[in-house]
Amino acid sequence: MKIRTIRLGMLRIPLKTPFKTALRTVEQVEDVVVAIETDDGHVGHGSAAATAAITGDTHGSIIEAIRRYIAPQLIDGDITDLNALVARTQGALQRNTSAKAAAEIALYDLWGQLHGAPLYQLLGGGEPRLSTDITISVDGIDKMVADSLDALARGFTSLKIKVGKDMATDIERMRAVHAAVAGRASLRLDANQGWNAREAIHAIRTLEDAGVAMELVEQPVKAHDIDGLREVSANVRTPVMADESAFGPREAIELIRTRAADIINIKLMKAGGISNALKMADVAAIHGVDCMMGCMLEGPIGVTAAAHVAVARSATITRIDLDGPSLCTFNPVHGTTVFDEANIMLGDAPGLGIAKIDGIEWLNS
Ligand SMILES: C[C@H](N)C(=O)N[C@H](CCC(=O)O)C(=O)O
Ligand SMILES: [Mg+2]
Repeated sequence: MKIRTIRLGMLRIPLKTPFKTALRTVEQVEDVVVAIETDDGHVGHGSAAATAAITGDTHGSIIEAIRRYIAPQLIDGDITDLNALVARTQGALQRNTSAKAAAEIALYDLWGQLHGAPLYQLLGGGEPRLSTDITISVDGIDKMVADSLDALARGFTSLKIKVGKDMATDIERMRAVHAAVAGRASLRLDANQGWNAREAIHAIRTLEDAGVAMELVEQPVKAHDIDGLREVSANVRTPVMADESAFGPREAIELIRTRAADIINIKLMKAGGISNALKMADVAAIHGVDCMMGCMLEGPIGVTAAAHVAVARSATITRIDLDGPSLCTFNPVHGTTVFDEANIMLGDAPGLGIAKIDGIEWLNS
């Protein structure tokens, strides 16, 4: 199974409601799609979200990185030697983790097709069902309460509440959501780097003292502020999870070694794809540290790949934030993966199980 052509396209999916974090507001998913075609007629699909505020990657940089640097390394490569293709992808250029992720996702899809098995089985197997939380965007307090109640009505039992805009209002946001939800869902707090360590400790302790139970607090301080993250972790009872501070295995090792975070959020777009995501989970497992499998605001292709990894490392990846498809107005990807609100079910088709994707705007090569 040799790689013959690599095509790029854009897949845009409007959201049900604007997605708002401390870092950005977005109204649609806009993924770069990569389709890797082989000499025997197989097609592997991958995708990348351009989350410039987090990874530094833009649509232009992702397209350029794949077209100019990664694709030339892969053409004529043989899928039977996945390790070599992954090494070439990772070595093609520095950083550009989203572009590398998209290419790797397509390569692993083809590898699954080569072996006639769903990817999660080739990665070690597991129960192919996951339950995801859903994001409640940072907004006015009444709107966040209404969105939380709507999420409960849709069957979600875990809410990821976005804060990090202004600490005093964030405390009120959490108090109001906690009161409205009244124990019917677990609450995860994601400040997306919006506080400093002092503010984070104050906000979290205030909420703890007020009886607002939080399953975890995600990335309270700036990505580079590892000392601040450690200070928060040491001074609150609620588990602290690193997201933007934890890109790949190197950062995961350092965060775990220095006890800067209790939990690691793994995302394919930060890690540079599946190979490093697996390493992050394995490093965490060695140290007995739990992980979340997360996603950017991205569509069903990348999220399907993340779900396969999460299933195959479910002993360590104990929390799932793969709500991208649930935030979208429709799913243009036809295949065996079912996204049904909180429930994600992987089918038994080879690779990622993608049969057809509607609405890709193919780019000229
Ligand atoms: C979509 C997912 N639930 C999420 O909240 N991811 C964010 C970053 C997403 C983005 O800005 O595209 C996170 O965990 O920080
Ligand atoms: Mg986060």
